[in-house]
Amino acid sequence: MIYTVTFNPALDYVVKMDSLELGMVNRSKSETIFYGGKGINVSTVLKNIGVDSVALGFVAGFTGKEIEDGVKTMGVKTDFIQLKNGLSRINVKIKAEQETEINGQGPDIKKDELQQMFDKLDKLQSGDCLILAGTIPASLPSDIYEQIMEKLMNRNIDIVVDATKNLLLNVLKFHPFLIKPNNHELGEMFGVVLKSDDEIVEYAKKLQVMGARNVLISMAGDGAILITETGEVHKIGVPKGTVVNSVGAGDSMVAGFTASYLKDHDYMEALKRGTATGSATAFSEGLATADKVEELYKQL
Ligand SMILES: Nc1ncnc2c1ncn2[C@@H]1O[C@H](COP(=O)(O)OP(=O)(O)OP(=O)(O)O)[C@@H](O)[C@H]1O
Ligand SMILES: O=P(O)(O)OC[C@@]1(O)O[C@H](CO)[C@@H](O)[C@@H]1O
Repeated sequence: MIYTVTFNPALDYVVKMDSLELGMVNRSKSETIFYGGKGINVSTVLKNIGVDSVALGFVAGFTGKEIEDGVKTMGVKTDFIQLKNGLSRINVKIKAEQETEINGQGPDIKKDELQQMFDKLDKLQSGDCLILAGTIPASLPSDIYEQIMEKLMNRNIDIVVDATKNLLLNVLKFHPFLIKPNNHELGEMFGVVLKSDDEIVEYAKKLQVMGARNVLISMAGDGAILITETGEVHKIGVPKGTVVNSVGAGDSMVAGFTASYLKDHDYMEALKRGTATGSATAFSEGLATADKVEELYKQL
């Protein structure tokens, strides 16, 4: 079974407007709400492409209830922990000339509530896959992903980590099966701006030296580069299409790649599937659907 963990789920409030003027009253042309947070997006896309998963995470207040109900209604299996206090966040995504995002901080998670998550993770079985995705609320220790990975070490559980900066760097010593920073995040981790594919490969390999098994660097409209644990380097471009909303494209890529690799154990195929799934989300109002993925996959 694939499990996703979202420490900080969100209602994604996507507003469209022609232009955003700071310091002024802005009026939107449309508003849509999606059930988000990176792990939840991965579980939703897995469901859309016909793969079962269980979404784990913490929800709080009326926003948390809405997220849980909404995700369940879409047919995603959930096993969320209900927090006693606070509100799950509402993340605002503004689509104007540029995409601007305001992501909330999220509710506090108390020690006993965190323990409930560890208890759930302790029940994972050999052969399961765990996807840890997104930021963690400020109330949690910053080494929480490390703590999880340390507890699950040597239990034959493939762990995928989609996080940034130290959250990601600090887990590498536990040999995650896959990490997926984008090219900007990769540069930030080393305090450099990466200008060419060769530089991206050079720095992605440093993450492998630090312990990552497979490193997938997504590059939005420029595609992606995969460096496998067997030392292969694969680059892929993107299919043709019009970008509608790229929120969740990275999560969709993780879903497509992971589902495909677990099924076929073929890196190139997984890279194609991941790319088609990422682009299917970028070219849609919401997250990737199976039909859109199939249509785009044929172009790769
Ligand atoms: N403009 C685009 N055109 C085509 N495909 C895209 C575009 N943006 C994203 N994608 C697809 O989605 C994949 C992941 O995108 P990206 O690199 O933006 O991830 P990310 O930064 O993690 O995204 P996010 O944080 O928005 O989920 C890309 O490798 C590509 O396949
Ligand atoms: O604040 P985090 O946890 O880093 O990211 C949260 C988020 O931006 O990520 C998803 C898109 O990848 C959205 O659904 C959600 O709002």
